[in-house]
Amino acid sequence: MARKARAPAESASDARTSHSADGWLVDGFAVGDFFFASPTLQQRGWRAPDMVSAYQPADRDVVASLFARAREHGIGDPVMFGLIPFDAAQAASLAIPSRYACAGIPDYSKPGAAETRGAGRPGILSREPVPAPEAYGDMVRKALVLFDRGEVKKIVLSRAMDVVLDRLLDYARLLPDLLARNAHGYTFAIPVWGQGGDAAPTGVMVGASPELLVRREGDRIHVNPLAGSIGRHADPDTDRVRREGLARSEKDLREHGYVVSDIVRILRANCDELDVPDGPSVIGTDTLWHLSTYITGRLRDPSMTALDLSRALHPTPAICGHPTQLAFGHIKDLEPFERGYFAGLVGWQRADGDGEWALALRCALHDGDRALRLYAGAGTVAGSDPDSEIKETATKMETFMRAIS
Ligand SMILES: C=C(O[C@@H]1C=C(C(=O)O)C=C[C@H]1O)C(=O)O
Repeated sequence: MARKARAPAESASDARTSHSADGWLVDGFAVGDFFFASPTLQQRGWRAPDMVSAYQPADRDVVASLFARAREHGIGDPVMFGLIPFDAAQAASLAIPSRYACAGIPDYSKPGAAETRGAGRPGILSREPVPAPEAYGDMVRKALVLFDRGEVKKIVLSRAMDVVLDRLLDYARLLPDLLARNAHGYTFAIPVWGQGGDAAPTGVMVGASPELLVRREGDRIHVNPLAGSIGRHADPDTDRVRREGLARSEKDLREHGYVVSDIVRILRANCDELDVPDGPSVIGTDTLWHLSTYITGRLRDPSMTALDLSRALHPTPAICGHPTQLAFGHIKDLEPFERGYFAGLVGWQRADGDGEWALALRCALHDGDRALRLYAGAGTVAGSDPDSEIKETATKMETFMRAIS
């Protein structure tokens, strides 16, 4: 759907350099800058010496002290951008940039408009799956044995792909491209900090997630879990058959049900006026169909921020499993790498607690140079087929793969 850009608003004086002629807030985007776009709003922050950042678990007092430091630095109307790891006990990467701009989403309805921005696409020098697809299939088989024992019902298992490019990533081209492919999603590039707080970033989490964990607007909240997926097909008839098959699939509806019932249980403890649809609908990304449930409600405690509620929900069975703690332990045992910020939270928040936190999916960790680690996971339950899960995770990496090369 075509959208018209609103006039960009900026909190620092030099508005001329903030957006390009075609309305994207990405010109000159460098490693350490911030970008987050939802379906209607793009936001950009610039790395500058007077920004404030934190590399700690994202507890309430850490967030409060970050906003306090932003005020001391004279940052007006501060907006915090951040990454919360899959394992929320590990350090989050949080920052409030001193220079910030936001604008509507430019009109990218012309076919290929976003793809033609900037210089040529990088070539891929090497790609190395971690682990090999057959080993990932073995992980799924081990999960199936656990389901047979009956203690755990769902485990989300992921794999990675290490990619080396022949040139630097051009974010000014990549970000509009990712967004054009995922117009209903959340496109992001957020720096990863390391020990030492305000030091240089050690990398960037970049991607286009389809999944909103929490949006807070005053006391209204929106939560949109996805679970249960099938790859799309170029032939419209086959594509429709796949979509209809997903909507009826007992395995996928069961997989989705674990997610919604867990989320609703936690939302009931925190919200009134919950509106939960009777059953899931199907939404499409550029590469997949997903079962989706769009939930709204009203916060009982209006001082609960978007991140507070997100942290109460995280990790949902969409990216962990059911029951949560058992699945979490099995993921640590079965996956041969640390997820880090993959399948964690990515988003932004204002001092009043309004904000959006999406799940960090369909994304990569960029080392700031030519190396990327792409990630993808899939929910496994009794009845899952290892080969289908290998295919599903490969398809999930396609969103990012298509945008880089
Ligand atoms: C784990 C991922 O996606 C999650 C798993 C899904 C599934 O198993 O069907 C669907 C959407 C996401 O909640 C991913 O994209 O890597």
